[in-house]
Amino acid sequence: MSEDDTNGAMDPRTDVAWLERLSGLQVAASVMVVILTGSVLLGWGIAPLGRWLPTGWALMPATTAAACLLLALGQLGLARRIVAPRSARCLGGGIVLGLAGLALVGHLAGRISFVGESLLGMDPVHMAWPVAGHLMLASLALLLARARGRVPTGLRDGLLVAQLALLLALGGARLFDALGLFPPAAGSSLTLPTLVVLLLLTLAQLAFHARAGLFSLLAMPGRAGRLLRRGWPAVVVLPFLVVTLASRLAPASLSSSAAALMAALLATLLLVMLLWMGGWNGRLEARLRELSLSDPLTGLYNRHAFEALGEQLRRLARRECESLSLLYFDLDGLKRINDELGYETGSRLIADFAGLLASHTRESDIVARLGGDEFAVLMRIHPEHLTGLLTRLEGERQALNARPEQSFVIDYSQGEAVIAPDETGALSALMAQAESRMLARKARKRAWAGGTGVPVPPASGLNPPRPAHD
Ligand SMILES: Nc1nc2c(ncn2[C@@H]2O[C@H](COP(=O)(O)OP(=O)(O)OP(=O)(O)O)[C@@H](O)[C@H]2O)c(=O)[nH]1
Repeated sequence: MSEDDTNGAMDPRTDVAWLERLSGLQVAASVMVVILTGSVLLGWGIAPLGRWLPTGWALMPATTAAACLLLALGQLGLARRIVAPRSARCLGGGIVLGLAGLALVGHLAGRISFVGESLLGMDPVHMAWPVAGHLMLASLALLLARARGRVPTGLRDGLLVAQLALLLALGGARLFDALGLFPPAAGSSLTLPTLVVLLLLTLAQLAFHARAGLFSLLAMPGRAGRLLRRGWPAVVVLPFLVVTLASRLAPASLSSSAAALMAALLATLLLVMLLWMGGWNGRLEARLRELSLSDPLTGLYNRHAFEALGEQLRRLARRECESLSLLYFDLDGLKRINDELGYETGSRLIADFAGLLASHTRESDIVARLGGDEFAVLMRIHPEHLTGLLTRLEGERQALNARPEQSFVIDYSQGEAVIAPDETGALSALMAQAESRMLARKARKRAWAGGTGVPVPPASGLNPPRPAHD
C-alpha cells in the first residue's frame, strides 16, 4: 500500500474552500470528542474528579472512552497534517481494534467483565456490542486513511457507509424506543453520550473522506456538490418521518424494532444513491468543464483554465506551506516556420512542444497553452528543482531536433518566477514576472544571434547555437 503523507490521495476536482470548511469540522468534532472522552477517563482514573463530573458520566465505560479518544487524536493528526509515524498510527488503530475486538468476543462468549471491577464500583470495561462494532469499523478506516488507490479508497468508503448505517440504526432504536434491537449484554448499555461521541467521530471521518472516493462529492464545486450538501439532511430525515407517520397511522402493522430498522435502512440506501448519482453527475460536469477549459490543438489547459486552477493551486500551496514555481515559455520562430514550411507544420511544432512539457511535468502540475505560441507551467515544487527540470527539457528538445525525420527546429525562450508560501502576491503578478524574464532572455538571444531582429532558429536544418541559461 503506497502512502502520501503530504496531501493524501486527493481528488484533483476538490474545491479547496470546501475542503477548508470540512477540515474545520473535522477538527471541531475531534476536539469535542477529546474533551468528552478525556473528562470521562479522568473521572474513571481519579475518583475525586469523578464526583465533579455531571451525573451519568460513568455510563460511558472507560474502554469506550479510551478507544474514542485514540480515534479522535488520530483524526486531529490527519486534519492538521501532523504526520505521525506509520508505527504510531498502527499502534493507535491496533489498540482500538483490540479493545473493540475484546468487547465483541466478550459479548459473544456471554461474559464481558473479564478485567475486573472499577475504582468507583462500576465496571469500566463494558462496551456495548454495537459500539464495539462501530469502533472496529472506525479504527480500520483510520488505519487505511492515507492509503492510495482504488481498493483502499473503496474499502474506506464501505467502512464509512457501514458506520453510517449502524449509527442510523442506533439513532432509530432510540427514536422509536426500540433499544431491544441492541440488547444490553452483561451490564453494558448504549447511552446518549456514547451515541453523541460516535456521531462526532463519524462526522470527523466524513469530513476527511471528502478528499477522495464516494464522499469526495462533499467538497466538489458545481451543482452536484451543492445538491449533496443541501440534500443529505433531507435524505436522512425523510425516511424517519415517513416511518414515524406510518407507525402512527397503523400502529399494529409495524413493531418499533421493524420501524427503526426500516428507517435506518431506507436512509442509508437513499444516502448511498444520492452519493452515487451525485458522483455520476459530478463526473459529467467535470467532463464538460474539461472540454471548456482545454486547448483543442494540444489538449493542455487554456488560459482561462490556467488562471482559475492556478488560483486554486495557489491557495492549496499556501495551505500546505509549499512554494509555487511558474515557468513561462514562448516558442521561437513560429511565424517563420508558418511562412516557410506551412501552417500545419507550425501547428505540429506547437503540439510537439506541448507533448514535451506534458511528459516532463506531473499530473498535479498545471500545464497550459496560454494562446498562440505561449505556454505556462505552474508547479508545487521547490525553486531549487527548477534547474533540473529545465536541463531535462533542454536535453529532450535537443534530442527531438536531432531526429533524422525532424523537418523543423523546436526552440523556445523561458522565464521563471517563484512564490514562497508566506508571500501574498497574486498569480497575475507571478505570471508578469515570469513573462518579463522570458522576454528579457528572448531579447538577449536575438542580440546574441546578431541583433537583426531575425527569429533565432532557422525554420529547418541545424540547431542554432543558444546562449547558456542564466
Ligand atoms: N501554425 C500555427 N500558428 C499559430 C497558431 N496560433 C498562433 N500561430 C501563429 O504563431 C505566430 C506567433 O508569432 P510571434 O508571436 O511573432 O512568434 P514567433 O514567430 O515565434 O516570434 P518570437 O516569439 O518573437 O520568437 C503568429 O504568426 C500566429 O499566427 C496555431 O495554432 N498554429
